[in-house]
Amino acid sequence: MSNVAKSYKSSDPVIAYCSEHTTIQSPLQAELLKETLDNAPMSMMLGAPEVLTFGQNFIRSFGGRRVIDVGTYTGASALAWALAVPDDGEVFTFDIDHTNYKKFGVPIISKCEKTFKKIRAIEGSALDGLDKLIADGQSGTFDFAFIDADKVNYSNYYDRAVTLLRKGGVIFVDNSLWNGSVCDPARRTEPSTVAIHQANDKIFKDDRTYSALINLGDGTHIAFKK
Ligand SMILES: C[S@@+](CC[C@H](N)C(=O)[O-])C[C@H]1O[C@@H](n2cnc3c(N)ncnc32)[C@H](O)[C@@H]1O
Repeated sequence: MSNVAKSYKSSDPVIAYCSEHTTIQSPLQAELLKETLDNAPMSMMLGAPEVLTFGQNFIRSFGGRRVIDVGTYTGASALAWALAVPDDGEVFTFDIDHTNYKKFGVPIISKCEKTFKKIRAIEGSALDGLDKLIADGQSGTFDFAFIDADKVNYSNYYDRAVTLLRKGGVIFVDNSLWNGSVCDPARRTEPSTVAIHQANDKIFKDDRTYSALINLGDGTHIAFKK
C-alpha cells in the first residue's frame, strides 16, 4: 500500500483519517466528484478533494481574487477556486481539450450562475495561454495558481506562475510525489517522473519563492512568491 495517494484512491487509514478531517465539499463539488468518478474517462485525473480544500483555505485566508488553474479536466479544481474567491473573483482555467469540462463540469457548475460566471475557460496549450496573459501585461496580478496539467511542462508552468503571481501569491503544484516514484532514483526513468523530480528540485532551489513539499494527495509542492 502506497503512503502517497489521493484519498479517493487510497485504503490507507491515515490518509482516510486526514481526508475526513480536511475535506469540505459543497453539494456542487460532491455532485461533480461523483459524476467524474462514475462516468468520466481517466477519472484518476480528478483533483484530490483534500488538496482542493487546502487550496480553498489559502485563497480564503488571504483574500485571493484572481486564480490560474492549469489543467481543467472536468472542472473540479476550477469549481473549488471559483467557490473560494469573492463575487468579483476570476478563475482562468486552461486545458488543451475542454470536452470533459463541457460534458461533465459545465452542466453541474452552471446550476450556480454566481459561481459559473467567475470561470474563464481557455482551450488550447496552457503554456501558450499563460504566455498570452504575460504578453497582455497581467504579470504580478494573480493571487493563486494550481498546476495540474502535463507533467513534462511542470517547470515551464511554474516559471510562468511565478511571473503572473503578485508578491505573497501562492502556487500549488499537484502530483509532486507522483505515487512516490520521484523518491526512488531507480524509478526516475519515465518522462513525467523525471519532469516532476526536476520541477521539485527547481522549486526547492528557487530564490524567487519560499516553498514546502508536503505529502497531501499525490504530493503538493507549495511555493510562496517573495
Ligand atoms: C490531471 S487533469 C486536471 C485535473 C483537474 N485540475 C482537477 O482538479 O480535476 C490534467 C488535464 O491537463 C490537460 N492537459 C494535458 N496537456 C495539456 C497542455 N499541453 N495544455 C493544457 N492542458 C493540458 C489534460 O487534457 C487534462 O484534462
